[in-house]
Amino acid sequence: MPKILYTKTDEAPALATESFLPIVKAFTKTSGITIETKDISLATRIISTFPDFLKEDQRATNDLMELGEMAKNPDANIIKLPNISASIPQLKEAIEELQDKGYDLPNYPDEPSNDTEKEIKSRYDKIKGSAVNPVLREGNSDRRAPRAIKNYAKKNPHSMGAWSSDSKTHVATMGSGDFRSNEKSITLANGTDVRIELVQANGETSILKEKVSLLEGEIIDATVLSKKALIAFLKEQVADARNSGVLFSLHMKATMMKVSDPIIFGHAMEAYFEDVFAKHGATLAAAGINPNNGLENLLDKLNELPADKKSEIEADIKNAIANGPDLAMVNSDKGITNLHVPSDIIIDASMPAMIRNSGQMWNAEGKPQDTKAVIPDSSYAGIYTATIDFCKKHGAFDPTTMGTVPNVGLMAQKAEEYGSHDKTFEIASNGTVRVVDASGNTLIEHSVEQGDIWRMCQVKDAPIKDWVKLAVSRARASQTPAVFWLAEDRAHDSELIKKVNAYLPEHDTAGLDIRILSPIKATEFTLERIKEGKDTISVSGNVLRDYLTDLFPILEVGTSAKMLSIVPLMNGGGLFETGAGGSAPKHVEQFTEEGHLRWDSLGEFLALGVSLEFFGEKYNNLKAKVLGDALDDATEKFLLNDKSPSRKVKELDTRGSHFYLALYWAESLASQDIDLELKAVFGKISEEMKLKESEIAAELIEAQGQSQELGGYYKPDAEKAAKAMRPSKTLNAVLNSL
Ligand SMILES: NC(=O)C1=CN([C@@H]2O[C@H](COP(=O)(O)OP(=O)(O)OC[C@H]3O[C@@H](n4cnc5c(N)ncnc54)[C@H](OP(=O)(O)O)[C@@H]3O)[C@@H](O)[C@H]2O)C=CC1
Ligand SMILES: O=C(O)CCC(=O)C(=O)O
Ligand SMILES: [Mg+2]
Repeated sequence: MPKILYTKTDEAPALATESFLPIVKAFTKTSGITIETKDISLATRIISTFPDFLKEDQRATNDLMELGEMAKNPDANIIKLPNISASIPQLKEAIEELQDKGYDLPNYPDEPSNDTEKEIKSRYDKIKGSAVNPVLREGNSDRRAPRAIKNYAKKNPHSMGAWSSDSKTHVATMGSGDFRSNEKSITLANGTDVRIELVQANGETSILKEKVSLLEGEIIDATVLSKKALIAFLKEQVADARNSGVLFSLHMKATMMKVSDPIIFGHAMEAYFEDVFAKHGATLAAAGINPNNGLENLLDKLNELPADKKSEIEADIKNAIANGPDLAMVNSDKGITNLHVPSDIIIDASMPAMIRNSGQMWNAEGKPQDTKAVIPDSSYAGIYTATIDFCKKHGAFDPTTMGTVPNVGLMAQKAEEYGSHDKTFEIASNGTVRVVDASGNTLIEHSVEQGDIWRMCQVKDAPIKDWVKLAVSRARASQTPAVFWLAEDRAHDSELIKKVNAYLPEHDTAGLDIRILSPIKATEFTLERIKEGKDTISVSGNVLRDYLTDLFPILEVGTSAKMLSIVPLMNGGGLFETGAGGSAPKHVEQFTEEGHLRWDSLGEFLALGVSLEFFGEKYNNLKAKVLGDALDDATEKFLLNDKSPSRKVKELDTRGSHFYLALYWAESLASQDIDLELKAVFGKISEEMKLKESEIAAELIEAQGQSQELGGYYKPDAEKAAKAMRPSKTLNAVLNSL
């Protein structure tokens, strides 16, 4: 039975689903389209991992695993909303909430002391960080702002902070001893299995990873970040930020890079709080405090210490903050700093937000201040330096005239760094790490020191071929120049460039402008064009896919929520992601405090439009095509009439925006003549909605202004959430009549 699989996730998008999905189900149910929900929320992923700890009626199926299998099926049609990629503090919060709800789950063992605890930790570690997207992304990525969205932004520009040429904001990055500078890369002539081993200085060998199977034509690269070099760099940056009076702000991707980046974050904690760790390091370690989990976790855990010790350490922390450089704040009102929680400072969203805001972040007083953006590894930091330099020279971008930068990203099958966490190791002792093939040949080796972070990445040949093809087809379809963002002088990129050069001639590229530029040159080239109103496709690897699909959307249209984000699956199915942003925890906070949800579902509307079109084509279902086309019309009208959620309470919010989308969708279905059944059904519905518009709008505003009780954060009570998100009796009755 053909279906569309719709994911139920977390936080703001999950709340939005409570309001939007009933509309979608009502609109599609007469058209032979089944919409099935798959629950991949953090809470349900935890529950489904521990059936042996739970009562029969508490258990859940592993929907993520099912969806992952489904993604390899030619029939796959999946709508994927953003989900939480949990840091350890978030994972622990979710476990605690479930335990309070009567789920007898084990605690997360920070330092497992026996085999049972080790096994529990390894189960939890599979849920940690970016554990969803890599499973579903069996294809490369095509993200862009549709024309209607771009035109809307040109007519209704978002605010854009002015840039001054004497801004002190800058990016600080290592440039030596880091992942970029130590990278080695090869392309496999034949398939083989490799093992990763550490040959210690005393000659003993320990196996870091037993087996990684590699295919012919696959590119592997390995590299190491020197702990000594990292610490020296971080200390220098702390001192420099203090001396030059700029905010110290760390930018990482601790979710996707769930092994390496929390360790780097921990070193930044220790560099900033050098004196605290020098004085209390042993006490903190004995209390099981791991700096990798951030300041909030540290402060929480101090409660477990004797009261006098606790206040002594707290005072020293306060002192360190008072005497250290100003820290960039995540929430100045609540005193949440950039070092509080590793998942609060996700580079893809935080750097563009800073660039949009005159290159400033917020200080402890809630005032904007010039910033030192610390991005330790230099592989990609240069694109932000180039962007910041461009803004210093030319001023802020102008959303009313600027061009657009769609992205074609190499992502399939856990490509590159974003698939490296199971091959990333914090090195236990000095020696040599070697990648050794099945015949005993050493393919790559690095000498390492205790505490260094070593990692290996892979990218298979088939995804690369598919990526090159997607790039050419997007360049052709949109008649837009395409730039491969690859650096000849970087080991991995130079292997990739050989393949790009080999596969491009397999396509008809006549008349197309396709070039390969280093990320920094590509940034400069693209920014020059964007300023002149010209469009340029960025064709990038997986990390830049992530960074660029927040950077350009946030500058161009104010948010990455408005992106069309398609993953043409390599086996023929479709994965339709909703926007390019995250799950906006801030929005849930506002909703529970004042009953106003400002989550913008444009990404969902766009994803559903293409999903319906895909469904229609695949199964020759004309109604699905008509529904998809009508939805696209409705989305355009939605933009023209400015029905996106406002940020302020007692104004149109997510729920109201969904009502207007439904109204326009019904109108469009009523006015088409391709499917007369749909025309008749939605003729009535649209009349009714129009007639009752003010009543419904009033009910939806009426519902705002007071705090909301959802019965949980990670696992809200289903009934309470549905009730909170569907407060208009009148609208519910209209939908029920379908
Ligand atoms: N595809 C996925 O599954 C993704 C998941 N994530 C996860 O989301 C969580 C939060 O990540 P974070 O980096 O803070 O990024 P978010 O994108 O969730 O939030 C950054 C800011 O972007 C704005 N924003 C994002 N989406 C929307 C939307 N639909 N409507 C309106 N505004 C929006 C909001 O800013 P404001 O309201 O202030 O304007 C928000 O505070 C993490 O757990 C992260 O791992 C992150 C990226 C992608
Ligand atoms: O999966 C995640 O953790 C985040 C994904 C993301 O930021 C993206 O794909 O743009
Ligand atoms: Mg992203």
